[in-house]
Parts: sequence; C-alpha cells; structure tokens
Amino acid sequence: MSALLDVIHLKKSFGGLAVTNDVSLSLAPGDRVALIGPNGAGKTTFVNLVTGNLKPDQGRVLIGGEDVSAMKPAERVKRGLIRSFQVTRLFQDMTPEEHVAMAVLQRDGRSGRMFGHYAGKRQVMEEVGSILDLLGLSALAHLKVREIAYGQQRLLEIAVAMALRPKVLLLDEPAAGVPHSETTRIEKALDMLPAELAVLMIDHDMDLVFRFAKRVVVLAAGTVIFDGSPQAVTADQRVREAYLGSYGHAGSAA
Ligand SMILES: Nc1ncnc2c1ncn2[C@@H]1O[C@H](COP(=O)(O)OP(=O)(O)OP(=O)(O)O)[C@@H](O)[C@H]1O
Repeated sequence: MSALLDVIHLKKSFGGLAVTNDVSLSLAPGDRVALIGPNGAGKTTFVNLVTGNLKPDQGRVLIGGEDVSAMKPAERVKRGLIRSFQVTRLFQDMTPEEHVAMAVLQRDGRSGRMFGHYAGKRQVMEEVGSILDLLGLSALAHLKVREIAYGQQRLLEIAVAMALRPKVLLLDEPAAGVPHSETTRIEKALDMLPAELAVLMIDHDMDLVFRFAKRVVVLAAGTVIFDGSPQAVTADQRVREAYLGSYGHAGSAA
C-alpha cells in the first residue's frame, strides 16, 4: 500500500549540533508506530519538521505522495497531517463540545459560525456528539475544561484531533502527566482510532509503547538507530547502548 507520510533525508542543525541527521521514515495506512529515544534525541524537533513548524536544512516531506515541504503547517493540516493538541492549547472556559465543534467547523472552512444558527448546524452537532461519545466524554460535554480531570483533558486533545479527520496523526506523549489510574482510558481511546489512520506516537512510557505500537523507531542523537518490531527493540544492542549512554544504567528505555 502506498505511504500516507514520507519523510525523506531530513536534516536540521542548531548551531553546530545536528539534531535531525538524515532521518527518513514512511507511514502507511493503519500503521501504529512509536517514536522513542533518550532525552534530547531529537524527537520533538523531528515532529516540528514534519508538521512544518520548523524548516529543515535539507530533506522533503510528502503527504499521500504530495510534496508539502514548502507548505505552512495549516496547509499540511488541510491535507490530513494532524498533531494532537496539547492541554496547554485548550481553552479553560470552553466546553469539550465547543472545542470539538470548533475543530469540525475549522476543518470544513466554516470557523466563526459556531455560535450562530446556520444550515448544517444539526449535522455538525451530531458529529461532535459521536466523537465525544467515542472518546467517552459525552457526560462532560457541557462542563468547562477547567472543571474536568487532567486525563479527560488529554482525551479531549485526541477528540479535537479526530474532528480534524486526520490521515496521519502525530501524538506527542498522549499519557504524560496522567495518573496511572486513568491511563487505561487513554489506551482504550487509542485502540478506537480509525483502523486506516496512520499514527506516530512519541512516548516515554514503555508500557504504553509496547501495548500500542506494532513498530518502534528509535532516534538517538538525531539518527534513526532502529526501525522494527517491539519484540526486537529491547534486544537490540545499539538501542541498549543509546539508553545506557544517556541514563547511565541498564534497562531504562525511554
Ligand atoms: N530551537 C532550538 N535551538 C537550539 N537547540 C535546540 C532547539 N530545539 C531543540 N534543540 C536541541 O536539540 C536537541 C534535541 O531536542 P528535542 O527537543 O528535539 O529532543 P527530544 O528527543 O524531543 O527530547 P525530550 O525527550 O527530552 O523531549 C537538544 O539538544 C535540544 O537542546
């Protein structure tokens, strides 16, 4: 099957430091890939290069075969490359329903219509309802973000991303900061993502990585040092050394 995302020979340096050093990566429909690596390996920089928030020194990014290297982030979003919103970008005084509605309207190029009455509003609200339902947030639809638990706010980030109808979803530490008792809900939400979607998740929680990913990519010092199955990653000597080097003790992954 042809790739939804192709990253080709991407390079980025800050000062003299090569933070992304010739990284190539492809995602196909249905992929569930975890991007891991020691602190400072270049994971966030890589995501910023893919989304267009950072400009690479060299290399190209293709979405569904189309070269988007010269496009701004918003144009890449329109083509289905979605990065999950961060909690810090949610509006504390808005409700989950309003957030998801805003994303649906933005997707359809109808931003600014949400508080008025217009043809199609019922259809929009039905879609909003089904997304909130999928993420188990229906009961909280009308509460303000500041009134709901942190784990539920993180679920709302995923709901907002889903409303944008991604083809490729980049999830940046979806369970970070969530109490252990609530991470199961995040895992369930990840399980319910549309099968054909390609997902790249950055996370430090190896339990989550192993439950979620069918493929693991390891970055170390800006270079992909492993791209393969979760079963093989723990046994890989280069991966072990990369983590040993950064943490100074064996067995710590991400
Ligand atoms: N805008 C910038 N200017 C200069 N150096 C930067 C910039 N952004 C990142 N770096 C450096 O690039 C390296 C990689 O950072 P990056 O945040 O991409 O790593 P990471 O793998 O996401 O780390 P972590 O797991 O800690 O979030 C680090 O050494 C960082 O200090």
